[in-house]
Amino acid sequence: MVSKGPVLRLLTAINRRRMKLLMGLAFVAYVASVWGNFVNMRSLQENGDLKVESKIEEAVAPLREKIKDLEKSFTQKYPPVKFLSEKDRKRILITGGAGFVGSHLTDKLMMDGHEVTVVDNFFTGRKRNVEHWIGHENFELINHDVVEPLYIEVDQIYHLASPASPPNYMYNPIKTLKTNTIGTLNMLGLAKRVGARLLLASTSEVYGDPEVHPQNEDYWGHVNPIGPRACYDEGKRVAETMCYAYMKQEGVEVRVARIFNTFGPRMHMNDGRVVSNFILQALQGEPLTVYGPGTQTRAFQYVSDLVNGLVALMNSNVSSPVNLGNPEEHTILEFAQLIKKLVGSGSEIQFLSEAQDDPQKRKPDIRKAKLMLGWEPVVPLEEGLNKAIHYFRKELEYQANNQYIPKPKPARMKKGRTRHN
Ligand SMILES: O=c1ccn([C@@H]2O[C@H](COP(=O)(O)OP(=O)(O)O[C@H]3OC[C@@H](O)[C@H](O)[C@H]3O)[C@@H](O)[C@H]2O)c(=O)[nH]1
Repeated sequence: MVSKGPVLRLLTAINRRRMKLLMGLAFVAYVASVWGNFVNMRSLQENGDLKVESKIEEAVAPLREKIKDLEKSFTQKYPPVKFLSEKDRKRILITGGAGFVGSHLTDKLMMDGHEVTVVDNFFTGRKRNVEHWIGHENFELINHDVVEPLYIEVDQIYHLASPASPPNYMYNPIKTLKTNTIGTLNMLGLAKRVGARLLLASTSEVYGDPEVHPQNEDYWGHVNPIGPRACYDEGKRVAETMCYAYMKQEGVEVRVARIFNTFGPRMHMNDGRVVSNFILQALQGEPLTVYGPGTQTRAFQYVSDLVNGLVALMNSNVSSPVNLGNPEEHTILEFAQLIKKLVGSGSEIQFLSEAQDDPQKRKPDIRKAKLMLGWEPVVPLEEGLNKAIHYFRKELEYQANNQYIPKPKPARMKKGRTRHN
């Protein structure tokens, strides 16, 4: 047996220590490389994760918005409505309640806390105008033509049903006459049966092409009974006559509002009245069509002013006719220029032939409404026009998305057979 000498033992001890050191270093290098790879992979993974996450976020964001909208539509389904006690809450019928003025009146009466029944045949009215109330416990929408009788229990009737724009009421003059005569008789009959108060939406057109300026309620008017506007003018005149016959003979409580030119959101794109025509033409860069030389005058009120006036009149004790309008008078040419300016449009102004029997001057005398109702318009013309311009801009976008852009309708009488009779 060979025994290890002291030198050999020393060398072995040194080698062992070196080995240990080497192994220690190798271990540290291994740990460092594993850590390095780990860190590297993590940052690669994080980068990838971030990309994937941002892609997912991109896809999900619109869905999230949709869910929010849906949640909102469930939680805030209806505009806020006041609570009215049984004693103060009225059952109110609005004929033509899905139309331009009718739908704004519906909004006001609903928000005031009343029970509102809208009756409309959707000739010029649209479900869209009142869809935000559908399903509300205080609201009812009935597809019905006032030319047929109606049997419901109500306390007040706002009788607005009738086409109001010249191209619309001239489209089917017989239907316009039936609506304003038979329709009004039916509503007065209903008012008599259930003891309701009826407000007739009459018009400044009862003054015809006036020879008195401005027009006050005592003026009897200057109407051509056989002209193209007669179906509306005379229809409304006889509707007023019917109201006072029912008042005198049957004791029905009546209110008569003579409504002057009114404009605002929810006018139909195809309405054909001057405000919607000019705004749509200006927005689309088309010529603004002025009928005649544009020297005829009108005074325009914003729809919210009219609605306040209608409600004030209904709840007053004034049974004689009351003018509701804004007395700020302009020529139609001035009006075209103002709309062009407000829209910022480069449209030309085009002069077309004059419309037959077009009233040359119109401006309401509203002293009676001020005195008896404490009412007067408060919305300045430009402010109202800007709201209407905003509305029509949105409507054009909406129609463009639906691939349909109606052209403003000219005020010409339609010949031949029509759909509504
Ligand atoms: O594109 C158009 C449209 C109309 N006009 C003119 O602008 C004036 C106003 O015409 P509108 O069609 O808006 O309304 P009108 O004043 O003739 O009738 C209105 O009167 C009061 C309401 O009861 C009714 O809403 C409606 O009958 C008229 O002189 C008409 O000839 C144009 O110059 N260009």
